[in-house]
Amino acid sequence: MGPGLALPAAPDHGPEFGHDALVVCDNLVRIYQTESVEVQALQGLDLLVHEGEMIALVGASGSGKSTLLQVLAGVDAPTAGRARVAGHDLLDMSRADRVRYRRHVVGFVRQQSVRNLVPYLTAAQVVDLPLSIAGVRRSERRERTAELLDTLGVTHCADRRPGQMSGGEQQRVAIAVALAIRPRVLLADEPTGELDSETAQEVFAALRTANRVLGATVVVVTHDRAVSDQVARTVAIRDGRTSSEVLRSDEGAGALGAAEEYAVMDRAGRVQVPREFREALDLTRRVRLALAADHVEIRSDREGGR
Ligand SMILES: Nc1ncnc2c1ncn2[C@@H]1O[C@H](COP(=O)(O)OP(=O)(O)OP(=O)(O)O)[C@@H](O)[C@H]1O
Repeated sequence: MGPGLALPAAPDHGPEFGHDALVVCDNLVRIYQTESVEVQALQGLDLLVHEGEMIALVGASGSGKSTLLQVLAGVDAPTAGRARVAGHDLLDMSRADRVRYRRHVVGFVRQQSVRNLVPYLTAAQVVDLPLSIAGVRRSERRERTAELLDTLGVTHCADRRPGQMSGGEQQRVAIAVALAIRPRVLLADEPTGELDSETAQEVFAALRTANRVLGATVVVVTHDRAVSDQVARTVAIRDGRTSSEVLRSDEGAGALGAAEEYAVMDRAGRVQVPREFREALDLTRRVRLALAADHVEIRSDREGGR
Protein backbone atom coordinates (compact mmCIF):
# COMPACT_ATOMS: atom_id res chain seq x y z
CA MET A 1 0.00 0.00 0.00
CA GLY A 2 1.45 3.41 -1.00
CA PRO A 3 1.91 6.09 1.61
CA GLY A 4 -1.04 8.11 0.20
CA LEU A 5 -3.43 5.23 0.95
CA ALA A 6 -2.51 4.73 4.59
CA LEU A 7 -5.62 4.55 6.75
CA PRO A 8 -5.88 7.03 9.60
CA ALA A 9 -4.94 5.54 12.95
CA ALA A 10 -7.88 4.46 15.10
CA PRO A 11 -8.78 7.20 17.58
CA ASP A 12 -7.24 6.59 20.96
CA HIS A 13 -10.38 6.01 23.07
CA GLY A 14 -9.72 5.73 26.76
CA PRO A 15 -11.43 2.90 28.61
CA GLU A 16 -15.24 3.15 28.71
CA PHE A 17 -16.73 5.10 31.66
CA GLY A 18 -17.07 2.69 34.56
CA HIS A 19 -15.49 -0.21 32.71
CA ASP A 20 -14.26 -1.72 35.98
CA ALA A 21 -17.39 -1.01 38.06
CA LEU A 22 -20.10 -3.52 38.94
CA VAL A 23 -22.89 -0.93 38.73
CA VAL A 24 -22.64 1.79 36.10
CA CYS A 25 -25.19 4.56 35.61
CA ASP A 26 -24.14 6.95 32.89
CA ASN A 27 -26.28 10.00 32.19
CA LEU A 28 -29.34 8.07 33.28
CA VAL A 29 -32.72 9.63 32.56
CA ARG A 30 -36.16 8.47 33.69
CA ILE A 31 -39.15 10.51 32.67
CA TYR A 32 -42.60 9.63 33.97
CA GLN A 33 -45.32 10.75 31.65
CA THR A 34 -48.69 11.21 33.28
CA GLU A 35 -51.79 12.62 31.55
CA SER A 36 -50.93 16.28 31.95
CA VAL A 37 -47.37 16.47 33.24
CA GLU A 38 -43.96 15.06 32.63
CA VAL A 39 -41.81 14.32 35.68
CA GLN A 40 -38.06 13.97 35.20
CA ALA A 41 -37.27 11.68 38.12
CA LEU A 42 -33.68 11.05 36.96
CA GLN A 43 -32.00 13.87 35.07
CA GLY A 44 -28.70 12.54 33.76
CA LEU A 45 -27.50 10.66 36.82
CA ASP A 46 -23.97 9.23 36.94
CA LEU A 47 -23.05 6.62 39.54
CA LEU A 48 -20.40 3.92 39.80
CA VAL A 49 -20.39 1.21 42.45
CA HIS A 50 -17.49 -1.21 42.61
CA GLU A 51 -17.67 -4.87 43.48
CA GLY A 52 -17.62 -5.42 47.24
CA GLU A 53 -18.70 -1.87 48.14
CA MET A 54 -21.55 -0.98 50.47
CA ILE A 55 -22.95 2.47 49.78
CA ALA A 56 -25.84 4.53 51.11
CA LEU A 57 -28.01 6.70 48.85
CA VAL A 58 -29.55 9.72 50.56
CA GLY A 59 -31.57 12.70 49.36
CA ALA A 60 -34.74 14.67 49.93
CA SER A 61 -38.11 13.12 49.26
CA GLY A 62 -38.77 13.07 45.52
CA SER A 63 -35.08 13.37 44.57
CA GLY A 64 -35.18 10.10 42.60
CA LYS A 65 -33.70 7.50 44.98
CA SER A 66 -36.48 4.93 44.66
CA THR A 67 -36.64 5.44 40.92
CA LEU A 68 -32.93 4.68 40.68
CA LEU A 69 -33.30 1.56 42.81
CA GLN A 70 -36.26 0.35 40.72
CA VAL A 71 -34.14 0.80 37.58
CA LEU A 72 -31.22 -1.12 39.11
CA ALA A 73 -33.62 -3.83 40.26
CA GLY A 74 -34.78 -4.33 36.67
CA VAL A 75 -38.34 -3.42 37.68
CA ASP A 76 -38.45 -0.10 35.88
CA ALA A 77 -36.85 0.74 32.53
CA PRO A 78 -34.88 3.98 32.14
CA THR A 79 -35.87 6.44 29.41
CA ALA A 80 -32.32 7.18 28.23
CA GLY A 81 -28.67 6.94 29.22
CA ARG A 82 -26.80 3.82 30.17
CA ALA A 83 -27.29 1.47 33.11
CA ARG A 84 -25.26 -1.70 33.48
CA VAL A 85 -25.16 -4.12 36.40
CA ALA A 86 -22.71 -7.04 36.41
CA GLY A 87 -22.45 -6.79 32.63
CA HIS A 88 -26.22 -6.66 32.04
CA ASP A 89 -27.38 -3.71 29.98
CA LEU A 90 -30.63 -2.56 31.59
CA LEU A 91 -31.76 -0.53 28.57
CA ASP A 92 -31.47 -3.36 26.16
CA MET A 93 -33.19 -6.34 27.74
CA SER A 94 -35.95 -8.56 26.51
CA ARG A 95 -38.76 -9.38 28.90
CA ALA A 96 -37.25 -12.85 29.46
CA ASP A 97 -33.80 -11.33 30.15
CA ARG A 98 -35.39 -9.00 32.68
CA VAL A 99 -37.02 -11.91 34.53
CA ARG A 100 -33.70 -13.81 34.56
CA TYR A 101 -31.88 -10.70 35.74
CA ARG A 102 -34.32 -10.19 38.63
CA ARG A 103 -34.09 -13.85 39.63
CA HIS A 104 -30.34 -14.30 39.43
CA VAL A 105 -28.42 -11.03 39.54
CA VAL A 106 -30.09 -8.72 42.08
CA GLY A 107 -31.76 -9.10 45.45
CA PHE A 108 -34.26 -6.52 46.70
CA VAL A 109 -35.42 -5.58 50.20
CA ARG A 110 -38.35 -3.17 50.61
CA GLN A 111 -39.21 -0.86 53.48
CA GLN A 112 -42.47 -2.55 54.44
CA SER A 113 -41.28 -5.79 55.99
CA VAL A 114 -44.62 -7.53 55.40
CA ARG A 115 -44.30 -6.91 51.65
CA ASN A 116 -40.97 -8.74 51.60
CA LEU A 117 -42.46 -11.96 53.00
CA VAL A 118 -45.47 -14.22 52.42
CA PRO A 119 -47.98 -14.33 55.30
CA TYR A 120 -48.56 -18.10 55.21
CA LEU A 121 -44.91 -19.19 54.68
CA THR A 122 -42.40 -19.75 57.46
CA ALA A 123 -38.95 -18.14 57.27
CA ALA A 124 -37.40 -21.42 56.09
CA GLN A 125 -40.07 -21.83 53.39
CA VAL A 126 -39.79 -18.27 52.12
CA VAL A 127 -35.98 -18.43 51.84
CA ASP A 128 -36.37 -21.76 50.03
CA LEU A 129 -38.76 -20.26 47.46
CA PRO A 130 -36.28 -18.42 45.18
CA LEU A 131 -33.91 -21.40 45.37
CA SER A 132 -36.70 -23.74 44.37
CA ILE A 133 -37.67 -21.47 41.44
CA ALA A 134 -34.01 -21.46 40.39
CA GLY A 135 -34.07 -25.29 40.30
CA VAL A 136 -31.57 -25.82 43.12
CA ARG A 137 -31.50 -29.39 44.53
CA ARG A 138 -33.46 -29.98 47.73
CA SER A 139 -30.45 -30.91 49.91
CA GLU A 140 -28.52 -27.87 48.74
CA ARG A 141 -31.58 -25.66 49.34
CA ARG A 142 -31.91 -26.91 52.89
CA GLU A 143 -28.23 -26.26 53.56
CA ARG A 144 -28.26 -22.77 52.05
CA THR A 145 -31.43 -21.78 53.94
CA ALA A 146 -30.01 -22.96 57.28
CA GLU A 147 -26.71 -21.19 56.59
CA LEU A 148 -28.40 -17.89 55.71
CA LEU A 149 -30.78 -17.88 58.67
CA ASP A 150 -27.82 -18.66 60.93
CA THR A 151 -25.52 -15.99 59.45
CA LEU A 152 -28.25 -13.36 59.79
CA GLY A 153 -29.12 -14.43 63.34
CA VAL A 154 -32.69 -15.62 62.70
CA THR A 155 -32.42 -19.41 62.98
CA HIS A 156 -35.00 -19.23 65.79
CA CYS A 157 -37.51 -17.89 63.22
CA ALA A 158 -37.12 -20.84 60.80
CA ASP A 159 -40.55 -22.27 61.59
CA ARG A 160 -42.33 -18.97 62.25
CA ARG A 161 -44.60 -17.07 59.92
CA PRO A 162 -44.20 -13.26 59.58
CA GLY A 163 -47.00 -12.64 62.11
CA GLN A 164 -44.91 -14.43 64.73
CA MET A 165 -41.77 -12.35 64.13
CA SER A 166 -40.76 -8.83 65.21
CA GLY A 167 -40.26 -6.15 62.52
CA GLY A 168 -36.48 -6.52 62.78
CA GLU A 169 -36.67 -10.31 62.45
CA GLN A 170 -38.93 -9.93 59.42
CA GLN A 171 -36.40 -7.64 57.75
CA ARG A 172 -33.49 -9.96 58.52
CA VAL A 173 -35.44 -12.85 57.01
CA ALA A 174 -36.21 -10.62 54.02
CA ILE A 175 -32.46 -10.04 53.61
CA ALA A 176 -31.95 -13.83 53.73
CA VAL A 177 -34.58 -14.23 50.97
CA ALA A 178 -32.92 -11.57 48.84
CA LEU A 179 -29.51 -13.24 49.29
CA ALA A 180 -30.69 -16.81 48.67
CA ILE A 181 -29.68 -16.91 45.02
CA ARG A 182 -26.28 -15.29 45.78
CA PRO A 183 -27.05 -12.04 43.93
CA ARG A 184 -24.16 -9.87 42.81
CA VAL A 185 -25.96 -6.79 44.14
CA LEU A 186 -28.30 -6.37 47.10
CA LEU A 187 -30.60 -3.35 46.84
CA ALA A 188 -32.47 -2.14 49.91
CA ASP A 189 -35.03 0.70 49.87
CA GLU A 190 -35.39 2.24 53.35
CA PRO A 191 -35.04 -1.18 55.03
CA THR A 192 -34.99 0.36 58.51
CA GLY A 193 -37.67 2.99 57.83
CA GLU A 194 -40.34 1.40 60.01
CA LEU A 195 -38.10 0.32 62.87
CA ASP A 196 -37.00 1.85 66.18
CA SER A 197 -33.34 2.75 66.39
CA GLU A 198 -32.18 -0.37 68.21
CA THR A 199 -33.94 -2.72 65.78
CA ALA A 200 -32.70 -0.60 62.87
CA GLN A 201 -29.15 -1.26 64.08
CA GLU A 202 -29.76 -5.01 63.97
CA VAL A 203 -31.06 -4.79 60.42
CA PHE A 204 -28.15 -2.59 59.39
CA ALA A 205 -25.77 -5.15 60.95
CA ALA A 206 -27.45 -7.82 58.81
CA LEU A 207 -26.83 -5.73 55.67
CA ARG A 208 -23.23 -5.34 56.70
CA THR A 209 -22.97 -9.11 57.15
CA ALA A 210 -24.43 -9.53 53.65
CA ASN A 211 -21.63 -7.29 52.40
CA ARG A 212 -18.64 -8.38 54.46
CA VAL A 213 -19.36 -12.04 55.13
CA LEU A 214 -21.51 -13.09 52.19
CA GLY A 215 -19.75 -10.88 49.64
CA ALA A 216 -22.75 -9.00 48.19
CA THR A 217 -22.28 -5.48 46.90
CA VAL A 218 -24.90 -3.44 48.77
CA VAL A 219 -26.76 -0.27 47.78
CA VAL A 220 -29.07 1.00 50.51
CA VAL A 221 -31.44 3.96 50.25
CA THR A 222 -31.92 5.51 53.65
CA HIS A 223 -33.08 8.59 55.53
CA ASP A 224 -31.52 7.18 58.66
CA ARG A 225 -28.33 9.02 59.66
CA ALA A 226 -27.37 6.12 61.90
CA VAL A 227 -27.21 3.98 58.76
CA SER A 228 -25.60 6.43 56.34
CA ASP A 229 -22.93 7.37 58.90
CA GLN A 230 -21.80 3.76 59.09
CA VAL A 231 -20.90 3.12 55.47
CA ALA A 232 -17.65 4.07 53.78
CA ARG A 233 -19.45 6.03 51.02
CA THR A 234 -22.70 7.98 51.10
CA VAL A 235 -23.96 9.37 47.80
CA ALA A 236 -26.43 12.25 47.90
CA ILE A 237 -28.97 12.63 45.11
CA ARG A 238 -30.49 16.02 44.37
CA ASP A 239 -33.03 16.66 41.61
CA GLY A 240 -32.37 13.34 39.91
CA ARG A 241 -28.57 13.65 39.87
CA THR A 242 -25.76 12.66 42.17
CA SER A 243 -24.68 15.89 43.83
CA SER A 244 -22.20 15.05 46.57
CA GLU A 245 -20.47 12.15 48.26
CA VAL A 246 -19.22 11.64 51.78
CA LEU A 247 -16.27 9.29 52.07
CA ARG A 248 -15.20 7.80 55.38
CA SER A 249 -11.74 6.40 55.76
CA ASP A 250 -11.45 2.75 56.74
CA GLU A 251 -9.62 2.46 60.04
CA GLY A 252 -9.46 -1.32 59.75
CA ALA A 253 -11.30 -3.96 61.80
CA GLY A 254 -14.61 -2.59 60.54
CA ALA A 255 -14.19 0.87 62.10
CA LEU A 256 -14.71 4.02 60.07
CA GLY A 257 -12.63 7.15 60.51
CA ALA A 258 -13.14 10.80 59.66
CA ALA A 259 -15.74 11.75 57.05
CA GLU A 260 -15.01 14.12 54.21
CA GLU A 261 -17.61 15.59 51.87
CA TYR A 262 -16.96 15.94 48.14
CA ALA A 263 -18.99 17.52 45.35
CA VAL A 264 -19.55 15.19 42.41
CA MET A 265 -18.22 16.34 39.05
CA ASP A 266 -19.86 14.79 36.01
CA ARG A 267 -18.02 13.88 32.86
CA ALA A 268 -18.75 17.25 31.27
CA GLY A 269 -17.10 18.94 34.28
CA ARG A 270 -20.37 20.13 35.88
CA VAL A 271 -20.35 20.53 39.67
CA GLN A 272 -23.28 21.58 41.85
CA VAL A 273 -22.28 24.41 44.17
CA PRO A 274 -24.23 23.91 47.42
CA ARG A 275 -27.03 26.40 47.99
CA GLU A 276 -25.49 27.73 51.23
CA PHE A 277 -22.29 28.62 49.36
CA ARG A 278 -24.25 30.30 46.55
CA GLU A 279 -26.35 32.28 48.99
CA ALA A 280 -23.40 33.30 51.16
CA LEU A 281 -21.63 34.96 48.19
CA ASP A 282 -24.75 35.74 46.19
CA LEU A 283 -23.53 33.61 43.28
CA THR A 284 -26.21 33.49 40.64
CA ARG A 285 -26.24 32.88 36.91
CA ARG A 286 -22.61 33.67 36.04
CA VAL A 287 -19.44 33.25 38.05
CA ARG A 288 -15.76 33.90 37.45
CA LEU A 289 -13.48 30.87 37.49
CA ALA A 290 -9.73 31.09 38.02
CA LEU A 291 -7.16 28.35 38.06
CA ALA A 292 -4.69 28.54 40.93
CA ALA A 293 -1.73 26.25 41.50
CA ASP A 294 -3.69 23.65 43.43
CA HIS A 295 -7.33 24.75 43.35
CA VAL A 296 -10.00 26.47 41.28
CA GLU A 297 -11.60 29.68 42.50
CA ILE A 298 -15.26 30.53 41.92
CA ARG A 299 -16.13 34.22 42.37
CA SER A 300 -19.15 36.41 41.87
CA ASP A 301 -19.31 38.04 38.42
CA ARG A 302 -19.93 41.51 39.89
CA GLU A 303 -17.09 44.04 39.79
CA GLY A 304 -15.05 43.63 42.92
CA GLY A 305 -17.12 40.56 43.66
CA ARG A 306 -16.29 39.12 47.00
N1 LIG B 1 -44.84 6.01 38.73
C1 LIG B 1 -44.66 7.32 38.74
N2 LIG B 1 -45.39 8.14 37.96
C2 LIG B 1 -45.19 9.48 37.94
N3 LIG B 1 -44.26 10.11 38.70
C3 LIG B 1 -43.49 9.35 39.50
C4 LIG B 1 -43.65 7.92 39.57
N4 LIG B 1 -42.74 7.44 40.47
C5 LIG B 1 -42.06 8.51 40.93
N5 LIG B 1 -42.50 9.65 40.36
C6 LIG B 1 -41.97 11.01 40.58
O1 LIG B 1 -40.58 10.99 40.35
C7 LIG B 1 -39.89 11.80 41.30
C8 LIG B 1 -38.86 10.95 42.03
O2 LIG B 1 -39.55 10.02 42.87
P1 LIG B 1 -38.80 8.91 43.77
O3 LIG B 1 -39.87 8.06 44.39
O4 LIG B 1 -37.76 8.24 42.97
O5 LIG B 1 -38.10 9.82 44.88
P2 LIG B 1 -37.43 9.39 46.26
O6 LIG B 1 -36.18 10.17 46.35
O7 LIG B 1 -37.34 7.92 46.35
O8 LIG B 1 -38.49 9.94 47.31
P3 LIG B 1 -38.89 9.34 48.77
O9 LIG B 1 -37.71 9.56 49.64
O10 LIG B 1 -40.07 10.17 49.15
O11 LIG B 1 -39.22 7.89 48.56
C9 LIG B 1 -40.98 12.39 42.20
O12 LIG B 1 -41.27 13.68 41.71
C10 LIG B 1 -42.13 11.46 42.02
O13 LIG B 1 -43.35 12.14 42.23
